Amino acid sequence: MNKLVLNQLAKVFNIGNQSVEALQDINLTLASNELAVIVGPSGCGKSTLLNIVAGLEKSTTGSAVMNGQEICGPGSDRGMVFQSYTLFPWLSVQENVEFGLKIKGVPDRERREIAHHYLELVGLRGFEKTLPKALSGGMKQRVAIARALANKPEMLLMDEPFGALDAQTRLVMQELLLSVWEKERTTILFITHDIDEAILLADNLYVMSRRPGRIRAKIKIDIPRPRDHRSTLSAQFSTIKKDVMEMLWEESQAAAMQK
Ligand SMILES: Nc1ncnc2c1ncn2[C@@H]1O[C@H](COP(=O)(O)OP(=O)(O)OP(=O)(O)O)[C@@H](O)[C@H]1O
Repeated sequence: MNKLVLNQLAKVFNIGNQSVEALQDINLTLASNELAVIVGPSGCGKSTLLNIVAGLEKSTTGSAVMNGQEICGPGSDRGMVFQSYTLFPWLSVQENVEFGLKIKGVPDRERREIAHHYLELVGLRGFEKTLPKALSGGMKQRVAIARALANKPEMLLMDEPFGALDAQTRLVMQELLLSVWEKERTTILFITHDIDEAILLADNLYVMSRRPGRIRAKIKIDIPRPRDHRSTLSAQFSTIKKDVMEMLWEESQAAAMQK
């Protein structure tokens, strides 16, 4: 069953008498439980695309349909995780995870149980009372993932969530996300600049062109699951990586000429 269908989506930003064509002819279908990853050169419209799915931006033409319904604003059926740490600094880890549930009116005890479940899932049991300032970047993103999942979203939208982390922590977080996704099977739309990360995670990998961003290629990644860091060492992985690198190199070169 299709969870998300983007049909002939285009976006033009108008600023004064200037217009920026950010997206053009975007067609993309995400099946239920799919983990789809988008890579593309800087400024090609990746965040714009994700924001349209989140309901934070409106497309200029075309449609974004989730579960058969046109997306016309933000909703708790979509959880977001961004690159920048978005935890409430004055709330403890547990309170951060419970935040959305409290707003929805979920009773205390049920909230606690849900928070415990997701903190366990992301390996943060024992840190319930800790404030965000005492956490490392990786731990903050674990909380952000637990908080997004606690609201039981039908789709998780992730915009460079590991972009601010060092290489080792990033790898740990990629494996964590894979194991969380294997258990929860939430549909995920994930944006990254990192080709290894994209191939390691994706069921389907979308390579975007330079701006106006179009889908240049859709690559089905059939590297066997469960995957972990060792999956990046296979010949199959290297072949896909070479193709994606070529495409991104071409697009980034052309994008640099545009500026
Ligand atoms: N609110 C806005 N108003 C005007 N222009 C915008 C707005 N948001 C994005 N743009 C422009 O749209 C284009 C696509 O931006 P976007 O942030 O979606 O790209 P991106 O692929 O996510 O970039 P990066 O990889 O560098 O984060 C850029 O030229 C950007 O300047």
